[in-house]
Amino acid sequence: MAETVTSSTPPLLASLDPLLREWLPRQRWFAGKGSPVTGFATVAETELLPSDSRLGLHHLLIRAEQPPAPASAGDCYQLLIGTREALPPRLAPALIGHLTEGPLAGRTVYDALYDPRPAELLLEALRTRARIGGLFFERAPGTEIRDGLVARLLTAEQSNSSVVYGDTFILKLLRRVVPGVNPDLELPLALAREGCARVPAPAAWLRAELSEEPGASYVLAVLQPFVSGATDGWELALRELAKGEDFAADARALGRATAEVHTALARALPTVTLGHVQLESMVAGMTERLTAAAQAVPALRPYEDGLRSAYEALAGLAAEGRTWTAQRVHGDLHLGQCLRSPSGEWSLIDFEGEPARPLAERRLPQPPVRDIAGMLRSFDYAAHSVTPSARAWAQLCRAAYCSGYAEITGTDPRTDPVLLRAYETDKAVYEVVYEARHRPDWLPVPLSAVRRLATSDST
Ligand SMILES: Nc1ncnc2c1ncn2[C@@H]1O[C@H](COP(=O)(O)OP(=O)(O)O)[C@@H](O)[C@H]1O
Ligand SMILES: O=P(O)(O)O[C@H]1O[C@H](CO)[C@@H](O[C@H]2O[C@H](CO)[C@@H](O)[C@H](O)[C@H]2O)[C@H](O)[C@H]1O
Repeated sequence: MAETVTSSTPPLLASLDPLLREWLPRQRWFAGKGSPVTGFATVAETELLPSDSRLGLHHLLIRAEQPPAPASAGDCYQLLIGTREALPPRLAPALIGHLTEGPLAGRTVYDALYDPRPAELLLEALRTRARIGGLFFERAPGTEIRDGLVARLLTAEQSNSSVVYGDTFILKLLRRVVPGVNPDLELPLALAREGCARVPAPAAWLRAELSEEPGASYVLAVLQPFVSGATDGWELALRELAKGEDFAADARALGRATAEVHTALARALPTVTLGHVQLESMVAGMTERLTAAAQAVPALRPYEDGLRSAYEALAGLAAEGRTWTAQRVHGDLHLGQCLRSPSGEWSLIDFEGEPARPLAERRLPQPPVRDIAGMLRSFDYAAHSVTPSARAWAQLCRAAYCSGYAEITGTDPRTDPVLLRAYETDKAVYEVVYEARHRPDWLPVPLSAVRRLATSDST
């Protein structure tokens, strides 16, 4: 691939339209579940390998039309589309369909991230700092990327898609993209500048600048060092639960790791004091989310008043003059976002925040307890997914995690129970909606927490 080339814009999307309408809603990372896709609008179409070659490759940014929203207001998705005469059997899971019309009639279309060759082209473009049309492949100063690394797609359930190269790098290709500064790149870069080793430092990234949207920049993918041989906290916790063993030592280490990341973020980026006015708007946000969630998930309705009392208690403290410090946080911290290396070191990943929330909201400074609440909810999830009676296990983790956090920051989150309950409630409400939408079988897990939180027994 040349360093700088001008893209042609072949009208691939027109012939793909009927195939994508059927394929896109079936993808785990598709955010618009529950409403049909009736069409698409092209945001950008970039040819990476010519369509008439053995392997054609197109990068697409498309908006999905989901009535009543028109395509122009739809979510924007990133696709890497391959075309071939026929798919080899190993690529069968990547099949999108067969083109029957247009200049490419007869060719097979597939999700090219499954295919090592196109995935390796992306790495090569990052390595050589290529620019192709509006796509900018950028590499961090001083970072070396060896050529010839072999690509494999991760098949785990994800909100995005990730490709591992050798055992050296992992590229996360964001699926639903929005213009603006993406915290999944912004925060790890800021942490790397602070010398915080708890987060793999971005090695390279892909950005798009579109002539149709002057000034707007989309972060499309981020390359990081791969923590080889790592196990995520969720898997480890389930393993310990299955063996009937506690997870306290790891939970304590995780508390320390979280505190180190928070401390570095507070040094790297602005912090603010939240007083009465800011708290009021924060509590209003929590209340609105609760109202919307109860509207969407009827099982939440009996607990609505009880949950609202958690927010009212927080507003009450603010009215008495209490203030809190807010800073940039992870925003969606749970056990699955924590990786333990074979040497026992914890890393935190995935700083995107809750994907469904608007970008501007995800980048607001927040009390660090927001992340702590996320992890506490995660211990509860792990315990509940093995047996609803494993609460003692979750409580041990909870205590150990908070103590570990206090060892680094000097402040134990449990000393601010009203704030903690409000954030745990907000998280549990988010989880109720998330599970209702994505994994209805899991709904009882956050609902059991909702029952406790509604009666102020947050432990
Ligand atoms: N630096 C890394 N080293 C090793 N594995 C990683 C790394 N980053 C991510 N992973 C693996 O990829 C998975 C998905 O990454 P994540 O950033 O959480 O993506 P998503 O936003 O799609 O959920 C993680 O659960 C983890 O297993
Ligand atoms: O990792 P993502 O950014 O995709 O986060 C989303 O999916 C998570 C599930 O995969 C979801 O997390 C919830 O389930 C976890 C167990 O699978 C549990 O550990 C978490 O505590 C619970 O919130 C997350 O909320 C969602 O944003």
